[in-house]
Amino acid sequence: MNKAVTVMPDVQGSADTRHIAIDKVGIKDIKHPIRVKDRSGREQHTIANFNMYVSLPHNFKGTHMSRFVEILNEHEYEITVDSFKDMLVEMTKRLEARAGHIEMAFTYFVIKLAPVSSVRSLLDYEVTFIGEITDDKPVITVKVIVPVTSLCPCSKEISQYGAHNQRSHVTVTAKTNGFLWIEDLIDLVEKEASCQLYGLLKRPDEKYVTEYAYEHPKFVEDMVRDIATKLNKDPRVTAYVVESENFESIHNHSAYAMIHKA
Ligand SMILES: Nc1nc2c(ncn2[C@@H]2O[C@H](COP(=O)(O)OP(=O)(O)OP(=O)(O)O)[C@@H](O)[C@H]2O)c(=O)[nH]1
Repeated sequence: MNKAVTVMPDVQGSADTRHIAIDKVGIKDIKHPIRVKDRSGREQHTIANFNMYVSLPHNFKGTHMSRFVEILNEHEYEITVDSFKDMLVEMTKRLEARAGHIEMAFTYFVIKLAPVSSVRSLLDYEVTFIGEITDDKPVITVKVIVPVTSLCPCSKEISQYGAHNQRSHVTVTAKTNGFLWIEDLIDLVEKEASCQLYGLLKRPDEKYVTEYAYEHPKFVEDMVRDIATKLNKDPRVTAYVVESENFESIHNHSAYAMIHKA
């Protein structure tokens, strides 16, 4: 039996007469599985939290929100910086928008080998890809929070033995014009820390990291300056914010420093 086709009004597509354009409208905090290509060529399956927005001209009442979800559900994306660019372009085309913005945040695991015993373990990092596109020109920013050890140069200098040290979070937000692997940023940060972290350490490894950190004291100022020096030399990085927060073991507050290069 033919059902009568009901023509539904397209409210979103109707005109708006307030003459106010909207900078960003879309969907926020939607989770979706993704496949992230890592530097070794393997794929990592993880779950990402997406915010997806487009610009809306003053004369349209609403954006077509279902299309954002369609884009996610039509691909179980293998995410690299390149395919993330494709998602940005696809979104502005499907939503018939001039500008778009996607934030994709996920937990990323790196295989680590302990420094002496070489026991293998995974370490987790919080990563966000931020994509902006205007008139088909995508710009990608990669943000990584790298947990490291910091040991205080002052505490070491003034003490007869020992030095206060703690876990720190170094956050690098790097705008890239080329192909930047997540691991490239992680390696760069970990090399500048008092010591990098590992998921698994046996006693010989623990001795190593304890002594290594003591031999590499770093203020928060040292961390951000040494990382900025490296980022300034990387042609793939066009702008960055580097932050270091030490969760001080002798205070109930953090030490913090930030360098921003626009
Ligand atoms: N713009 C807008 N859409 C909303 C809002 N609240 C709910 N919606 C969405 O409106 C969607 C339906 O509108 P469209 O996406 O245009 O759906 P459609 O017209 O059937 O699909 P298209 O033919 O692709 O336009 C639903 O997915 C709702 O989630 C809102 O505040 N603003």
